Amino acid sequence: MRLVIRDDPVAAAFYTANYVKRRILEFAPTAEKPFVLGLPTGSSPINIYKYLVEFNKAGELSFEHVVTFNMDEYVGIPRDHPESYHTFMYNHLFKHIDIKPENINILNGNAEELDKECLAYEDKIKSFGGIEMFLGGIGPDGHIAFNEPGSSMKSRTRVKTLAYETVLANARFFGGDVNKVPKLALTVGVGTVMSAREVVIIITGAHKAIALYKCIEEGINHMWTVSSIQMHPSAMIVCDEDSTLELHVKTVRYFKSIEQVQEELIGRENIGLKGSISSLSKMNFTNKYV
Ligand SMILES: N[C@@H]1[C@@H](O)[C@H](O)[C@@H](COP(=O)(O)O)O[C@@H]1O
Repeated sequence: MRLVIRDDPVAAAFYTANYVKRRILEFAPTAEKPFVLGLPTGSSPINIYKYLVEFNKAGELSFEHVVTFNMDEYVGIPRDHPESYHTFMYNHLFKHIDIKPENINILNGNAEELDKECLAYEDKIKSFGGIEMFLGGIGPDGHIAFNEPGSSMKSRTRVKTLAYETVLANARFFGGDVNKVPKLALTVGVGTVMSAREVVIIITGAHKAIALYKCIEEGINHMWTVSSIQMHPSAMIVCDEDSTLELHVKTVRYFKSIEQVQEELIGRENIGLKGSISSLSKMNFTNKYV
C-alpha cells in the first residue's frame, strides 16, 4: 500500500485527480474496453471532481469510454432530492463532463425490491469484468461507502442501517435535523470495493486522524472497515498533513521517503506529481505542488 501525503486537502485532491487522469489515459479505453471507475460522494471528493471537470473541459481527459459505479445511495428519498447521491453526482461531476448517461450507474434507493436492486448491481459490475479503480473516501469512524463499523470485510452490495454517528455527521446536509436524515442506505460492500483491481482512498482533516491511524498502523479490523485495504494488492491512500496527526513520526517519514526514492528513480511526471499548469493557474495555486 502507498501513502501519499500532501500539505492540505486541495493538494491531496489535485494529486488524486491527476492520478485518476493518468490511469485512464494509460488504459486507453474504447467502447469495447471501457475504463470502469468506482466513485464516492461526500465532501472529500468534491475538489477531485472539480479537477476532473477541468481536465475534461481542457480536452485533456475524456469520459466517453468510462463506465462509473457509485458507492452508495440513501433509501427512500426522491432521486432529485437535493441531498440524494444522484443529485450530488450530477451537480459535481456528470453534468459537466462528456460521460454517456447510459454509462452511469447509481443504486436506486427507491427500488421496489431493495435486495434485488443490490444483487443486480453486483451482476452489472461483473458484466463489465469488474471495477478497474475504486475511488473512495471514509467517515471519521473509518467506514468506507456505508460499511459501518462491524460490517463484514467480505460484504457485497446490500441494504445497511446507518450508524448513529453517520446520521449525526450527515445531519449538516439536512438542515441540521437528524430526523430528516435517512436511516437506511444501499451500499457496495467492503468486498465489492476490495475486489476492484485498484483502490484509491482520500482521507483529509484532523477529524479523520484516528481513522487513518487505525487503518494503517493497527491490524485489519471490521470496526474500521477501511483497514481492509491492507490486504489489497494495489492500493493507495492520499491524505493531507492534518489527517496524519495520530500517526507515528516514523510512519510519516517512511512513506514520504518512499515517494522521494520513487521520484528519483522514475521522475515526477511518472508518479503523478506533475499536473496541468492550466489547472494550477486557474485554481490559483503556487507551483509548489507541481
Ligand atoms: N457514504 C458516504 C461515504 O462514502 C463518505 O466517504 C463519507 C465521508 O464523507 P466526507 O468526505 O464528507 O467526510 O460520507 C458518507 O458516509
